[in-house]
Amino acid sequence: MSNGWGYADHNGPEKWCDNFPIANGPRQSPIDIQTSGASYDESLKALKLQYDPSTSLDILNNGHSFQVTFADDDDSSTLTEGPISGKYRLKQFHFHWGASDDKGSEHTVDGKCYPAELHLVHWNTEYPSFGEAASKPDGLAVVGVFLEIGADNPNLQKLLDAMDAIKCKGTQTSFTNFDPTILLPESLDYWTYLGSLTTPPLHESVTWIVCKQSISVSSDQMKKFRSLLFTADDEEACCMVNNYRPPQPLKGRYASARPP
Ligand SMILES: NS(=O)(=O)c1ccc(C(=O)NCCc2c[nH]cn2)cc1
Ligand SMILES: [Zn+2]
Repeated sequence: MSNGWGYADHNGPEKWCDNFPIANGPRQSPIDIQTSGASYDESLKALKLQYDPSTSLDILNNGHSFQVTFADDDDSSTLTEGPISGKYRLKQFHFHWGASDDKGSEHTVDGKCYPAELHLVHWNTEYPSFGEAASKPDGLAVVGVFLEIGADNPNLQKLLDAMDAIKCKGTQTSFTNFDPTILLPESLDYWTYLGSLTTPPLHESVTWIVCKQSISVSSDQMKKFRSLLFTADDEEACCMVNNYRPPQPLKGRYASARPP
């Protein structure tokens, strides 16, 4: 059943518009963040991320990435302040990465790619559920964090150790007591712009919050990401790599940032 979307030539980003015409919409993500074009916005506040590790539930290979899912039936893990108004609840986080260290991020900064990018996905509690919020213009807020090749990052180790249990599409395992705060960079300075989901259904419902500072990952740790499979255990194995959408047309948009 390869008629679903993916990242191969026959079902990848260049083909998504066939089933999801919004792919050519006015506020698609990711984008290339042109730092010289970014504007300072006095009204932007510092990000406030408050996560409760007891809300982490499990880790899943969904055939596109791996994601850690959180209990979102109360306000235990939230994003407030920053560029958003109101309160958004953490639903899940996941990553995008390349087949080699020279690519893999979705957003780029002045044309620079990173080997991977973390996305922490939050939904606006103005709406009754994630599913409801996912298609509203102010429904979601995703915090993006770039991973840069450097020293081994011990804060990734629990994720890497769980990967052996979720090698194939559709596998999942318990992943409790994990605090995603340890994945955040020291500085929460950010760029923000209005965009979309970077995978189908590509809803234009995301306030993007991209951290200026990256976190480290070693080349060896990246090899572990690449040991995951896009495919189920009864299919011909295909390594989970290059699960990123390239930057999309700005169509008059620009990122903004808090004044220094
Ligand atoms: N890469 S990303 O932009 O952070 C991103 C984040 C979340 C999703 C997602 O949740 N897709 C399912 C959408 C849906 C609609 N109704 C119920 N689920 C996709 C991409
Ligand atoms: Zn993502």
